[in-house]
Amino acid sequence: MIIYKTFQFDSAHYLPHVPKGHKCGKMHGHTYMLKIFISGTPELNAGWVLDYKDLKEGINPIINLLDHNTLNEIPGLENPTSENLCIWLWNIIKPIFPGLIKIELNETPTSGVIYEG
Ligand SMILES: Nc1nc2c(c(=O)[nH]1)N=C([C@H](O)[C@H](O)COP(=O)(O)OP(=O)(O)OP(=O)(O)O)CN2
Ligand SMILES: [Zn+2]
Repeated sequence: MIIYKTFQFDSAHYLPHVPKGHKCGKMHGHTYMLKIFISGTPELNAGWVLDYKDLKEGINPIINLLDHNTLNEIPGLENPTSENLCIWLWNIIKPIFPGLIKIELNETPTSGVIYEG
């Protein structure tokens, strides 16, 4: 069974490697939507794979690193495309939640990435 939880954060960024004149080369911001998917078998007694609360408490410190910050200033996010941000998130979250199987990240309501490790 797969459970998921959605998180939201607001960050500024620019993309340093886009061609000259590309709008994403300028500093701008997004309200990112992040969905974390965890796979597991529901525990017999509890009846859940993982308490959503525990998932929230594990992920929130990571969200706090990103929220209202400039992504380019965070080590490992010097080129903060959605793709690179997903890989960065995966590398931090997987050791905390080994059941992680998928990350879905929306940079805008119409653009996003799905990463499965
Ligand atoms: N594959 C990727 N392409 C782009 C990324 C990215 O991370 N991966 N990022 C950007 C920019 O950050 C840009 O801010 C978002 O691009 P875009 O979806 O084009 O934004 P719009 O607001 O113009 O979206 P519309 O819904 O089409 O108006 C660019 N590309
Ligand atoms: Zn952008």
